[in-house]
Amino acid sequence: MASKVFIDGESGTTGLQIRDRLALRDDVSLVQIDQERRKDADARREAFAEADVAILCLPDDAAREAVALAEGMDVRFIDASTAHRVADGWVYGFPEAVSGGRAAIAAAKTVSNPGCYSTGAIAILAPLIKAGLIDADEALSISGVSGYTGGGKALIAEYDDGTAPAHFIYGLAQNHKHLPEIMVRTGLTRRPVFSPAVGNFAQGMAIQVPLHLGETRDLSNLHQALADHYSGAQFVRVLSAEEAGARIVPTKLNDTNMLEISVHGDDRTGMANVIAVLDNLGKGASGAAVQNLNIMLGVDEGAGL
Ligand SMILES: NC(=O)C1=CN([C@@H]2O[C@H](COP(=O)(O)OP(=O)(O)OC[C@H]3O[C@@H](n4cnc5c(N)ncnc54)[C@H](OP(=O)(O)O)[C@@H]3O)[C@@H](O)[C@H]2O)C=CC1
Ligand SMILES: CC(=O)N[C@@H](CCC(=O)OP(=O)(O)O)C(=O)O
Repeated sequence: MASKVFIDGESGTTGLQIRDRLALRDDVSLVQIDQERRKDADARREAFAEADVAILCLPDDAAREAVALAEGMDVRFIDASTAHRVADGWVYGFPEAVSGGRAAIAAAKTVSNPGCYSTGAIAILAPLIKAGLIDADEALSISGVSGYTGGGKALIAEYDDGTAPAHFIYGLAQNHKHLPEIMVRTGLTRRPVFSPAVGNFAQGMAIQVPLHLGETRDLSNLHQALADHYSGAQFVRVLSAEEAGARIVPTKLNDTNMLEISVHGDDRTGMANVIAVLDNLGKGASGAAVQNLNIMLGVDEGAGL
């Protein structure tokens, strides 16, 4: 029998892309509510009662409200918002990066999807910290550039009506909402400096972690630690610098659930830059949610992706 999935926030940026990925599947049937009633608590409560899994594609407060509305019900949750990414009792839905992740996701009642920048940053940092090539208390900086769909309907409207700049840097007060999950899910004990930016393109992103090389690390062992960690991963590829090329293009993996990591730099100058590319709406949101759903349902992890 098909599993029943309710996408709360189905008409938003993330929700629509999840719906598209599930629409053609016959092992999943969508529980849907009338557009006009999409914020109606009774309608949503009925949908939670009917669903096996609810995927929350909502602002944080609405995601917390959704969990409260379904109190006592059997429905399992995947939350795409920031609300539960470091919350007790929630499993972090990044099976490739967090050890024990896949089994924990399969058994979980509540799974929190990673943030988009966090996905790139954690993909780079978690294996390198585990391999002892980055210290947990090292002073790090991380930067990222995202397509404007990362800001949801409100930022999309600014680009659609032409009022947004071609490129802007934000998160200037060093309080970006992804910092807590980046620290908790990698084990970093020192808060990294994080500089996100938005460019005038809809989807796609790149995250950079610049590193000084030294006695314990060089380009080769950084690459090898990442390649070993992700060996056999269906949705994460570690490229050589040559394969990645001289220009890293954030839109390269659009409309896929892939994430690519490459290590660049020069051992002679002692400088490296580790870069992750993904689609903010693919592995950074909707693709990741579908991958987590597949793991929770015990079906092929790549179904619909
Ligand atoms: N966009 C991205 O790249 C990523 C987004 N996320 C996260 O996913 C979540 C959704 O983001 P995104 O899709 O971009 O946002 P959007 O603004 O595009 O969509 C949010 C949707 O939620 C609906 N909504 C708002 N409040 C309620 C409510 N109380 N009850 C029911 N529905 C409600 C909105 O309705 P209305 O149509 O009226 O606006 C809208 O359709 C956010 O928490 C975001 O942080 C995570 C990773 C990446
Ligand atoms: C461009 C842009 O505005 N991006 C969003 C993050 C989008 C995302 O993935 O994160 P969440 O799931 O945490 O919303 C931001 O910086 O707040």
